Amino acid sequence: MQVHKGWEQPIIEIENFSFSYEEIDKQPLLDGLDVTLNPNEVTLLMGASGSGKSSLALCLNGLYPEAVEGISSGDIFFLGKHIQDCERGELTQKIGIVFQDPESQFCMITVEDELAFTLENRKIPASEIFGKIESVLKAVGMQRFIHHKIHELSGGQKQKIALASVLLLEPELLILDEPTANLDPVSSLEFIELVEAIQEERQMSCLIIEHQAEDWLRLIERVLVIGMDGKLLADDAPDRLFSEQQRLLEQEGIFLPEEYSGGFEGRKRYNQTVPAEKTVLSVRDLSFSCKNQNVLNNINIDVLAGELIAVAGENGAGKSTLLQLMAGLLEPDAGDIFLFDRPLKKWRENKLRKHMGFVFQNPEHQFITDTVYEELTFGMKCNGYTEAEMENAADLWMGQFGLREHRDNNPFALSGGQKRRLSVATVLDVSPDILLFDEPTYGQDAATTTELMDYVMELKAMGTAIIFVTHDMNIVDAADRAIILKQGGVAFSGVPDTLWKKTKMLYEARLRKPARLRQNRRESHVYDIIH
Ligand SMILES: Nc1ncnc2c1ncn2[C@@H]1O[C@H](COP(=O)(O)OP(=O)(O)OP(=O)(O)O)[C@@H](O)[C@H]1O
Ligand SMILES: Nc1ncnc2c1ncn2[C@@H]1O[C@H](COP(=O)(O)OP(=O)(O)OP(=O)(O)O)[C@@H](O)[C@H]1O
Repeated sequence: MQVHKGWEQPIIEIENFSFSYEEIDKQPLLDGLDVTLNPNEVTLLMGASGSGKSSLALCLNGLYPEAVEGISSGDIFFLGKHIQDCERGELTQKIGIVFQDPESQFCMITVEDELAFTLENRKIPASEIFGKIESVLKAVGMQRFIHHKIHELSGGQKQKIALASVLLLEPELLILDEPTANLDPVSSLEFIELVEAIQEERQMSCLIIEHQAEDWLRLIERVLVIGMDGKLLADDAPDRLFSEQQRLLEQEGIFLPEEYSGGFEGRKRYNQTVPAEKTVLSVRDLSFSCKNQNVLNNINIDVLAGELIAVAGENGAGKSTLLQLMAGLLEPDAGDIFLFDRPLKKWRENKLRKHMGFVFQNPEHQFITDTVYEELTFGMKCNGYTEAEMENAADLWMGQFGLREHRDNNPFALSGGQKRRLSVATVLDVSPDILLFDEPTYGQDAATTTELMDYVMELKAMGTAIIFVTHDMNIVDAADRAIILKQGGVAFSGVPDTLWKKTKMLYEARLRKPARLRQNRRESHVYDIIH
């Protein structure tokens, strides 16, 4: 049932709307949707990875089907006006989207220029521009980055700038597509508090696309669920949906918020094997700086065979940089990294890649071919697989990670979660000795997170050392060892159970406890973490 607020003009009316990327006669991606979004209402949009959530967002602000070879039928109205009759600029300003991949929405080089560009497009007088930029950067906690180059920011920092830029549009409808995926746990809560405050102040509508709903619960008034068949499966108040429709959500592979699911105790089951006493990778006295900024200082880590290490820490702490140094993609300023007692720089590139797999934070940085199949088999080809072996192995991966029907699609045209799964699958084939993953589980639904973790744990049981950079404290909880970076140094290295007892240190590193240990299950304010 639909939940309506009063009799005001709806912001959005979607009537019998269908959308497909291809004309061929198969099930449309979005199939006969009827939905109304009301003024000043916060709605959560859920659905399995690939169900069409981001595509719907892009249809709402008129970018699709025009910008792709898509076809649609039915109608969408914005404040009573058919979106086909709206000026493009009008829709993109009034319906502001923070994209899943923030990099895709920047046009300028520096933070200040990017934000000024948004304001100039809105014809804001030059005398007001600086003041508005300063205040929005303050709101997202990024004032000191005003003169920074965007491509030099960390993933989470980029996400905050993308939000700042969209807020400057002062939209009627704010769409946030997995906005906290790259944020550290405290920044994520702060971001949600910020959205709540802005929503209350400006009384705008928000449509939030998220796989994990728990921290948003106090804001959201309504949840929409799109099924894998493209139909609207539910449109209900959160409490009723999460208590009464659990089977439906589980069947669709959707995460239940922890207070409805009975907690994440089950995550502990992921990790049941003990690492071997054999060092695979050693980091010795490692330091690295970039453009006069000291990014990492004097890091020492030994990684054992079959060990799962989770590296966590605040946005910009140096996690991705550390991983890239470990993979030999960056050169340290000081110190050494050894793979099996041999310095990384002495390894030949092709040999090194056989022993080590690396998955980037942004999967798009990794894709080098034009189809999912070629991407999966690229490494196999280099390793001399026959065509039949490649077919078999690729089919197995595509089946395991829900990519079979995308075999011949371009990797860049996959959904966010599918891209991530493809980038992970490409390094799993050769069973290397060490796997380095930069946030492997972000953007995944419940079903694919479990599959991915189960697979990683199988590799671990066979002796592969695994290092995850992650903001997901439930994943840190499943690791043998947690390494916490703070301002470029190791603030903690030890078993997660010891880490969870260090409340002050956790907060200073902008982390929080995993769901199973939160006293207040609905701990969703930064205040709750400190107290
Ligand atoms: N530009 C495109 N061209 C062709 N197919 C596309 C394109 N963009 C997305 N798709 C396909 O449409 C489907 C839905 O993608 P979409 O990004 O809307 O899903 P989603 O629900 O947001 O997923 P996720 O939770 O993984 O981000 C996917 O199967 C994807 O492969
Ligand atoms: N190419 C670059 N040039 C200059 N500074 C950079 C560059 N790449 C990263 N940095 C800076 O180095 C610091 C560490 O960045 P890194 O990406 O390693 O952080 P992170 O811990 O992975 O962050 P996040 O959780 O946001 O992904 C950040 O302050 C970032 O601004």
